[in-house]
Amino acid sequence: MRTDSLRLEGLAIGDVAPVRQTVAPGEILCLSGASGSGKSRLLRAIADLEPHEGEVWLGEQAQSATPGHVWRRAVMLVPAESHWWAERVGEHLLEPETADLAALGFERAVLDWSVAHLSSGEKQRLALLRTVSRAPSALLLDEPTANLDDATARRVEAWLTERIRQRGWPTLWVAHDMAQIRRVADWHCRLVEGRLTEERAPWT
Ligand SMILES: Nc1ncnc2c1ncn2[C@@H]1O[C@H](COP(=O)(O)OP(=O)(O)OP(=O)(O)O)[C@@H](O)[C@H]1O
Repeated sequence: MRTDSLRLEGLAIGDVAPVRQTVAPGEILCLSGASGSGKSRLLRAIADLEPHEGEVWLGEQAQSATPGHVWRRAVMLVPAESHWWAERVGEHLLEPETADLAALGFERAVLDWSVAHLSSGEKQRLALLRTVSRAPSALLLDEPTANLDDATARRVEAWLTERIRQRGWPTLWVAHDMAQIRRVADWHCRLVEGRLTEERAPWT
């Protein structure tokens, strides 16, 4: 179980004004906002994939004092479009647990499947599994259920939230569906004209 919080200290990128927020271990902050409002760029800044102002802390570890590849092994981004580099699914996953595969609707045979033949929904579920199998310290999820039908989305959502709570990962989760946000979020920030407005349960 992790005990590090993820802290954004004056983080600013593009049109997004400086953000100051702390996500506690095992907590889910959902982020919503209109298309083009800057949600993905904010996640990319937290993952240190784009130049930005301000600082991000994982516990006592500062992003600016950490090499990018080391930071991204701890603060893992699952982008909307996942990137795959080897031919077979199994080459990307570190000893995935059968229970995790089953929860996402796969049998172990999926490890031999060719990445080139995966559907977008299969890719998305396997990208989530790939990240979880690499034991991150914090999670950044960019619309993790966007390519999934409702029933599969609910299943993936339940699996993800259980793992996040269990392992104590502070999590930022970009979502559009208010019903999903109500189910998974401890709190919710809406990005409107470059500023974050904060809402907490009970949801309005
Ligand atoms: N590297 C970049 N440099 C400058 N502008 C960028 C860069 N990447 C994206 N943008 C612009 O920044 C704005 C925010 O993009 P971003 O991808 O963060 O939006 P978003 O809120 O995630 O949208 P969506 O919900 O459609 O995915 C957009 O206008 C986009 O064109």
